[in-house]
Amino acid sequence: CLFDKHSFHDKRKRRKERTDFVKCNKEDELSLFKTKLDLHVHYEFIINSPDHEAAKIWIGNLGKTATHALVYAQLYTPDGVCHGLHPFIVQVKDPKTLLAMPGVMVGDIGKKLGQNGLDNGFVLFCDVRIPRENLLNSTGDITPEGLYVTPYKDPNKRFGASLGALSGGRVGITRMSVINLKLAISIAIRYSAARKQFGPSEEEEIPVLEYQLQQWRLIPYLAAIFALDYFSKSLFINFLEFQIGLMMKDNSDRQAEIGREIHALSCASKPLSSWTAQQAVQECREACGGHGYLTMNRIGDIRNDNDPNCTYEGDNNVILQQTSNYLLTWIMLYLFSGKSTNESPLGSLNFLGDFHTILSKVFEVTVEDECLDSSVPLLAYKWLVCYLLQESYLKIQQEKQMGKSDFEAKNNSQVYYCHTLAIAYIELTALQRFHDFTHDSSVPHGLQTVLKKLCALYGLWSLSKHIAVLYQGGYFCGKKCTELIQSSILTLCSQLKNDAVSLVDTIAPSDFILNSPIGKGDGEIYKNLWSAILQGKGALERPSWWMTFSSDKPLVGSLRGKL
Ligand SMILES: CCCCCCCCCCCCCCCC(=O)SCCNC(=O)CCNC(=O)[C@H](O)C(C)(C)COP(=O)(O)OP(=O)(O)OC[C@H]1O[C@@H](n2cnc3c(N)ncnc32)[C@H](O)[C@@H]1OP(=O)(O)O
Ligand SMILES: Cc1cc2nc3c(=O)[nH]c(=O)nc-3n(C[C@H](O)[C@H](O)[C@H](O)COP(=O)(O)OP(=O)(O)OC[C@H]3O[C@@H](n4cnc5c(N)ncnc54)[C@H](O)[C@@H]3O)c2cc1C
Repeated sequence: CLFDKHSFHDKRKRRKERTDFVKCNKEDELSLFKTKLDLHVHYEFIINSPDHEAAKIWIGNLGKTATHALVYAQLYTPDGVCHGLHPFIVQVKDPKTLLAMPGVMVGDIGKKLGQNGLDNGFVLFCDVRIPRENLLNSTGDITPEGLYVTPYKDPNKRFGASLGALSGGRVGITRMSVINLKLAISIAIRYSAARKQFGPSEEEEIPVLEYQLQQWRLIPYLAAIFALDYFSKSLFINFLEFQIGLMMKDNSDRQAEIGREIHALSCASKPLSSWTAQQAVQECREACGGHGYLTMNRIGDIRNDNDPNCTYEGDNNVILQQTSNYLLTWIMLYLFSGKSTNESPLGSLNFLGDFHTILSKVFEVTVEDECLDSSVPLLAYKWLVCYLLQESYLKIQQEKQMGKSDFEAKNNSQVYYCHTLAIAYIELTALQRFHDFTHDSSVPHGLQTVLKKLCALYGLWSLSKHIAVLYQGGYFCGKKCTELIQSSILTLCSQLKNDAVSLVDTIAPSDFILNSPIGKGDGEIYKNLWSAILQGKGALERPSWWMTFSSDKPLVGSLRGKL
């Protein structure tokens, strides 16, 4: 599918010259897709890209395989009015020959850091005609008489609905990243349980997973797998509910609200999940020592394949701003305008009804035993989100009072404010859902103990990255608070250590799919590695250049210039 990002630019230009995207795109990829779709008297659209800077690149499958593209482009009617971004189906290649259609210049952009099983392409159009019916018309249409019609009164709402398709991708990527997390952690924990290094005595060596440091580096990511796996599945179900509403043509306010909440959640769940996987994969690479760097053990591939999850379907840092915008709208609508708070359809904002009460709370835990339950980080997260929401709002107001435009005020309030707010909100939502699940009586008792520990560890470990803000806002006071969080994390890591391999066995794919000698389920790391090394192509052969290297070596000085 192909997105016309220039349409975002045009929209931004129309809306008070917000030009950050224009700058970025001009500097980087050939992404200014200045395509225009004019309505012709024969009820066709004509599609054009004025110059090479207008080429749209990166489109998945387009380079070699795809014959049709979904093009998001500006829709112009014959009266010269631009109706904004709309999706059109455009044939780009002949399905029988795979040659480009007349007027279409299409090709492959070349090798990438990963995901090379997919041919990302570029495309330019020159007077390409497409029938009127190729406009996907759920948010706006052209009548046979050439008039533009849309069920949306507010063009912004139509734009938002048109972008709604991106939420599905972001929900999908949230799950794809969890899968990468599972792959990497399965390899690293199985390896760490089998790899022995050093020991308490000369005679005895112990598995590296016995070391507190190795546990602290890996087991929180194991906990993150269970939390994010549950959360991403629940988000997918929310998304399905939303899609069913769309298919049933549900025009209710609730349906629109679900769309907005899913947009806010998915714009932060993709960053949370892809960044967690990115950091975990690197930690796993190092946790496997030198063998983690051997291509056959797969961690490098997982790292490269996960990496674009942070970028496509919207760069993580950019789309997090959509989430904080959503939260800031809430604070303006319901808190400072004095309207009574309402509940959000998916429940992620419900706690904000107690905004003021939550903000008046402080950390009250005094002993470690109390701290080993996920309700402790959950309470702290609620406070954290309320605090960051209040501070982000005040920061933006302060910027405006200093004479900054809306555009500048928002940009200058990202670091330490809106950006952290969006991350804290999604961590809270993921934790809340996993907490509710692990504390539900329907979960078998035998599983509940270990699941509750995983949930508490995920919550405390995630929260530990926000300790500075907890002190800054007065939720924490004195060194005891941090000591309790830290010692609880270590206790939970140590308690979960003996279950780690069994937990991995429940989430790892088959050995054939994992395809990593040091990550195989039998734990025979050296046997498997040895066998894979010996089967390596040419492992025991001498090199083709052996003669030059050993016997036909040039004599010292023989290569000196003769002149
Ligand atoms: C589960 C299914 C399985 C599928 C399984 C898939 C697997 C997954 C495979 C992955 C494979 C990857 C393949 C890579 C494929 C590409 O990468 S495709 C290219 C994707 N491109 C992007 O994501 C571009 C990212 N950029 C953007 O989305 C826009 O620039 C931004 C970030 C929304 C900002 O635009 P802007 O002009 O500043 O718009 P803004 O004023 O913020 O928004 C306008 C209004 O629309 C609303 N809005 C914007 N987006 C939305 C939305 N999505 N929903 C609702 N409302 C929205 C805003 O909230 C705002 O509303 P109001 O506040 O005005 O009420
Ligand atoms: C493997 C892969 C597959 C892809 N497939 C497709 C596809 O099928 N279809 C398609 O249309 N596109 C596709 N893309 C493109 C992808 O959607 C874009 O790369 C992505 O949306 C980011 O946009 P950009 O590259 O223009 O980055 P830019 O927007 O140029 O970002 C560059 C940097 O600037 C920062 N930045 C930008 N704006 C702001 C801001 N307002 N505030 C703060 N910082 C900012 C970003 O954080 C980022 O670090 C693909 C990309 C990849 C890597």
